[in-house]
Amino acid sequence: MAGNAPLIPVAEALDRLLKDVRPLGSEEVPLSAANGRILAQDLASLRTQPPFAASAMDGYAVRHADVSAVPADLAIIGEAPAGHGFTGKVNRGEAVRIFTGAPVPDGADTVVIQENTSRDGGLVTVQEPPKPGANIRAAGLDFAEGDILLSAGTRLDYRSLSLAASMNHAMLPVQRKPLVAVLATGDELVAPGGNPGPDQIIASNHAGIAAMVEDCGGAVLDLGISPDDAGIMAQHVRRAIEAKADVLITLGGASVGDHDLVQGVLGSEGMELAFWKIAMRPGKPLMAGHLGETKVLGLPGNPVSSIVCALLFLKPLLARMLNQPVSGGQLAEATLSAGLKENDHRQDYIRAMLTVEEDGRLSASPFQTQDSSMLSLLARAGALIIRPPHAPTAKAGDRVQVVRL
Ligand SMILES: Nc1nc2c(c(=O)[nH]1)N[C@H]1C(S)=C(S)[C@@H](COP(=O)(O)OP(=O)(O)OC[C@H]3O[C@@H](n4cnc5c(N)ncnc54)[C@H](O)[C@@H]3O)O[C@H]1N2
Ligand code: MOO
Repeated sequence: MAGNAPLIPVAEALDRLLKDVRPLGSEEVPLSAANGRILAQDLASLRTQPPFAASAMDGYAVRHADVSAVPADLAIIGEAPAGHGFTGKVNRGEAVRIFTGAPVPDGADTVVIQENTSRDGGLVTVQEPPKPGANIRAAGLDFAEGDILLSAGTRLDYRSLSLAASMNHAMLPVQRKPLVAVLATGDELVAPGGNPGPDQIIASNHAGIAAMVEDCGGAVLDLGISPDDAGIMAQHVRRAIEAKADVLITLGGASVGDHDLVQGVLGSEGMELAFWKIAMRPGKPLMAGHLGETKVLGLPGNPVSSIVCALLFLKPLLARMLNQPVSGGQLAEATLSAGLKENDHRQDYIRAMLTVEEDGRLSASPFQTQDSSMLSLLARAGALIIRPPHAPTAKAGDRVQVVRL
């Protein structure tokens, strides 16, 4: 692709990236490993809950007819703790001592809480008249066997996992995690915690991109940092392919400089280029392609550019692979608190503070400096203001679209 080819609009690039991406397959995992995973099939209950009419309180299982007029004396004929139902039948003038969660014995239709009774040996006196059927949970109150209670696509969390457990599923079908290989490139980079030489900096992009991959439901294969050496870089790329990575992310070296080797290396490894250079700021040098089954996203090296590109392209890619909707869920409207100059041909993503006004509306205050190396501003920003290509001058009070962070 020629260096001076027209830049591709953001929406078109996203369409081209996603057009042939299908959800990955599924796998079975134990409940204990399913938190945060995406359910791959509708889940039907294997049992009815509660499976029997159960007492909701500690007290006495009685026949309502015996206690509609109080005080009423009843003979205690047995006990029903949770897990051990009373096997006999409650007849006229009788009661069974019962505890929360125990099956209600045959013949009884009401549970009187113990606070409303007094006891003398084998005799209980009911002091307050209960409502018919009081304190009994009917069989199937929660759900019945065969009910579909969780649908495919649900992101499993503490609530859905409790429910799945109650439905008696020990293993759950979940979408396979996309494996995302992440490779930083550049002689100037040293891993966090290292000792950079005088011309070196700390590699920061890895940390953020890996966190985003995990937040999206992917797994990270950390390929570390490659120097600007085509041979070594190629070895790293082969590791990703051998590991059958679903996605290979390269960081840096995506632009046009003499040491920007990434595209050349990927090309000689067999990558088919889908597109390169997007009409956006930051993030212009974004590159996409595929190496066999592995999707390749070449993110620009500037830290903010790489994160903005990952938000706009990597997140939707992983969502599609996980059978999740590729939605603009993070999009919102906000009122500008300061003017913005007219825009050129690149769609801008402007870091801004986001505040909620008294009327509940959002207000976006753009930072004066927007250099794409400045992570401190990205960390403080609550949103990115989207400025479409050729947007006219905007003034304070205008409504704009933002990506919430
Ligand atoms: N003549 C041109 N020069 C540049 C252009 C252009 O169109 N023509 N585009 C600029 C834009 S926009 C960007 S963005 C950068 C992207 O360049 P690369 O993707 O080739 O990235 P590098 O040159 O390798 O690095 C840029 C910058 O980012 C730092 N970096 C790289 N990797 C990391 C990392 N993992 N963690 C932290 N920082 C990283 C690197 O040290 C550089 O400072 O190109 C412009 N140039
Ligand atoms: O992506 Mo480049 O930083 O537009 O700064």
